[in-house]
Amino acid sequence: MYLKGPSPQHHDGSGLRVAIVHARWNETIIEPLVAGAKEKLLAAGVKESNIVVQSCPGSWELPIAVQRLISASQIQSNTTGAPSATDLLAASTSDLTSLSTSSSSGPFDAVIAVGVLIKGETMHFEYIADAAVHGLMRVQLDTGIPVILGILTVLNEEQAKARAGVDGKGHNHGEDWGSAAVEMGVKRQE
Ligand SMILES: O=Nc1c(NC[C@H](O)[C@H](O)[C@H](O)CO)[nH]c(=O)[nH]c1=O
Repeated sequence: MYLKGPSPQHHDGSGLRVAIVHARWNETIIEPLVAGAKEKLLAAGVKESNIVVQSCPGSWELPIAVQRLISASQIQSNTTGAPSATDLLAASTSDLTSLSTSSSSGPFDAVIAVGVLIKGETMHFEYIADAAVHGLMRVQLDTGIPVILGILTVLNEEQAKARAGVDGKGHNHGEDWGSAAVEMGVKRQE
């Protein structure tokens, strides 16, 4: 039996469209987390063109960035090649450099929200963590689109590195989030 992480399941992600929305605080940790999630999406058969990555300033902005992306993606667009309505709207909430223009468009089957909150000297950490987590839960229940919780809430940089698999230590939790997105995306289509 498995301790901690979910027992693995195999799901075919070839028909899925998935977004990864990441905060830009603590990017040395964010980067491997996003890479780990994307790696698992691709390994499950999700097409590169069906993976949209965008960013927002911090974890506090994740709920609104995810909600706006989901809303925009539900506006069907037939554009191919050029940025879809989803991408153009998303660009207004993120820097263009982080935008990957997917050739496909249409609703997302799952969204992974990635952020790294590291406890500082004040209560700021607690308030952001609480608001972001509850906000993301509300977005997924309001929209019916699975939002995978990819926010690390850690007490120090060492804990963050261990959960991003940095320096060859620990396990990259981004991989678990990618697998969860595939499973929940497939189940959403059933
Ligand atoms: O404070 N620390 C952090 C943080 N603060 C910024 C906040 O999310 C928001 O972007 C600003 O308050 C502006 O609204 N955002 C993080 O993702 N991780 C942190 O560790």
